[in-house]
Amino acid sequence: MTSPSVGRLPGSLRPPGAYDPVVPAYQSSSTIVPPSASTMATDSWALAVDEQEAAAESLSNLHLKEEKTKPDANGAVVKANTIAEKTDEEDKEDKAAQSLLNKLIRSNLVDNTNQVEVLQRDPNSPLYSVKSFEELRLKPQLLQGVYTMGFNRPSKIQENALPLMLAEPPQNLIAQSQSGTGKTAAFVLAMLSQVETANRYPQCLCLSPTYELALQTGKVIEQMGRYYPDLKLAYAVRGNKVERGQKISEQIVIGTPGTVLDWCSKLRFIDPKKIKVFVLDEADVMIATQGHQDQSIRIQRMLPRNCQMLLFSATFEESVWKFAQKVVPEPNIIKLKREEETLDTIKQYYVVCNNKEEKFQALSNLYGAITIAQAMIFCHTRKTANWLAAELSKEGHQVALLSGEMMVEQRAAVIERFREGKEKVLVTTNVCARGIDVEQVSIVINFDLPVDKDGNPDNETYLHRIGRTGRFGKRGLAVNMVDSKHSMNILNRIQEHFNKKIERLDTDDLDEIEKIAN
Ligand SMILES: Nc1ncnc2c1ncn2[C@@H]1O[C@H](COP(=O)(O)OP(=O)(O)OP(=O)(O)O)[C@@H](O)[C@H]1O
Repeated sequence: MTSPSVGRLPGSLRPPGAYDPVVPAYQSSSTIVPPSASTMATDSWALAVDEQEAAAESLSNLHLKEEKTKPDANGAVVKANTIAEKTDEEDKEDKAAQSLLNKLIRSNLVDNTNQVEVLQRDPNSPLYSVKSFEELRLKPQLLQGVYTMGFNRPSKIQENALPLMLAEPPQNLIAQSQSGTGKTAAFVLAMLSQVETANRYPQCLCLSPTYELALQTGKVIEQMGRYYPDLKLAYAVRGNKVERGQKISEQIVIGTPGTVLDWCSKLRFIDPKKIKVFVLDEADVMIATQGHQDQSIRIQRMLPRNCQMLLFSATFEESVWKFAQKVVPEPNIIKLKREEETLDTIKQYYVVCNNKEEKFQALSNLYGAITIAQAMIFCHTRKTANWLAAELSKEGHQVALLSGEMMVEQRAAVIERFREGKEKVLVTTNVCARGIDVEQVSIVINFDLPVDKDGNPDNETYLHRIGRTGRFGKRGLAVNMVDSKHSMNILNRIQEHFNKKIERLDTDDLDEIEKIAN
């Protein structure tokens, strides 16, 4: 057996702020800021929370477009529009942050019972799918790497994607399936199956939308490639300096489009003609960032015709599809539909209150009457979330708070602690909790109903917060707090949208509350 070598990156090509491989990423990212130091929102999620909060304030005061001063990330006072439209740029960065958060908190494959759709470029060639990694005849050191990662059999998407990707000659592929279904592992396996470690030049090139996401993929390459002697990985990300005139000897390069483009063209650190596998990961996040699309296409144009092109995306709207077709010629296409969330197994209630104090009282009554193993509570603004978390703590609850001022890595750590049961209540704002799943939660409380930035019901968020994939048949409980005519109207519209009755609950009546738990 050979000793692991990829964990040791050569000094100049370590990512900026590179870490010792044994330290978990969320403790080591160079962007991490201790909670006490991070009083100002510096990431896009935090900004989004600020905006949501600002929008809520201005909606309730009807002071639309009011100008207000607030300090910027450096403490300087700048003018800001309180209901500033979320810029496209921030929206996009949100996607990258959400994707990173998902990766950091995920420990397992996401189950999916849907059928995989495969569109082969050559419809006459037989359709292969594999049920085991042995069938793929991988190099022994790669198979060993796969097993060491604890993978016993290919995931649903891997069953179909791997035979295509490892075919002779290797095929091009566009693949779409939700986050967590095994796409990264699949393309890492494809890269590693083609890499020749004796050749000291880049042979595989992987584009990621951000530096942090590139690091996550790099970790998978390190783990799966641990039994390759002399395999080296370089990070083409901003801030990673290579001396001019040098060539890169690492066999795999992973990076963001701008830097990769520089390395391939202007700086000539990489000879693109020698690339055998080109991967474009997170295409949906990628195209959301200005410039990435063009840069990716320019990189792709420099690659040889016989280079294998692979593109992956969690979603597949028209814009992603158009981009995919530009980057991947003659593709095979694989799609796996998302498992549908349903409200069928959820009991939904609403409670009528006058203000946040009454809502808190209603919550306390709920806690007094029924046993709540773990609860998630959603608030519209950071201010309410902070207040509520403090009130709950005063009552002796162990509370976790996901707040907009936290960096993604800190959020991941909070979610992890909650998952482990160290805290029993998670209080969060809409923006912070977007896209997260905590399966063991027995009750979801909408302390504020989910609304979009125009104040309309956000049905999708409602479904995602309380919906469960029906097949587990898990029963859940959702309680919505209504505190005005406006929020009653929102509730009614949500009810109509899903065509599911939301029952009124009187939280002053303990007997009535007890009944809902049965
Ligand atoms: N065949 C497998 N068997 C068991 N676990 C797997 C398998 N393939 C991947 N995993 C694990 O499942 C999780 C999700 O896999 P992966 O990161 O490859 O998914 P993904 O679709 O790329 O997600 P994302 O789009 O968020 O990157 C990871 O923890 C990974 O180690």
